[in-house]
Amino acid sequence: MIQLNNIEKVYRTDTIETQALNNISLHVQKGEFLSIMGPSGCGKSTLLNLMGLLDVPSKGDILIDQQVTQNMADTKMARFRNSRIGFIFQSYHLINDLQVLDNVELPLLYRKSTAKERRELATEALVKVGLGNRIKHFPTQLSGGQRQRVAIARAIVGRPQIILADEPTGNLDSAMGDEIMNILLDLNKTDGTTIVMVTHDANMAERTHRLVRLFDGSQVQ
Ligand SMILES: Nc1ncnc2c1ncn2[C@@H]1O[C@H](COP(=O)(O)OP(=O)(O)OP(=O)(O)O)[C@@H](O)[C@H]1O
Repeated sequence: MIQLNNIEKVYRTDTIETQALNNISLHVQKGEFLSIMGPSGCGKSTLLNLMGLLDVPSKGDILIDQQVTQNMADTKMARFRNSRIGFIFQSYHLINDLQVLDNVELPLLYRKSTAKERRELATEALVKVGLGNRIKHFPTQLSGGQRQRVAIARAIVGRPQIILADEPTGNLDSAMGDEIMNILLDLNKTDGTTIVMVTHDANMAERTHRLVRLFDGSQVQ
């Protein structure tokens, strides 16, 4: 589903070069739930951003669903990303001025769907994460765990085959973190969604199929 071949990522500024990833080769199978762990600055978010086509590698190939991605034009890449990949971030990245339902509808605005279809799909996604009774709330009126559930609804509303989650439980207490983890496990098991999750929490990683450890930009396990 996601194939990385000999990936390197170097960030360059005027004065400094940072080798963020060094010769990473990794194959995430369809339906797999993979976690990525490692100390701060080891390249976890960089790796996730590359898998999500939010950034490009300095060297190496990335194939998603067997399609080579590096030479795709920007608009094709954006469409490809929007149709296949959902993102979840540690700090939710919701728009506070929009009601919950409107936040969840956002990814559908780039697709050919009617307002009614968008509303139905967003409501369905919110019901799935247990927030069918909060659709008219604003994000600031919700708890952290509820906000993350809205973010999950937004990630799944377009029915992506892949979910990339960057420390999705990092801002939550353990009970709320468990709730979020249960939703992700259920999506993986019931819908077969392929999930890659960055986490600092060994207990969360233990509940996934496989763990990849990074250290200083290299894979150590
Ligand atoms: N846009 C950027 N420009 C320059 N250097 C960057 C950039 N983004 C990340 N880096 C550097 O690349 C390395 C890897 O960063 P990355 O954010 O991938 O680490 P991480 O493992 O996700 O860290 P954390 O657990 O603290 O979030 C770090 O040394 C970081 O300083």
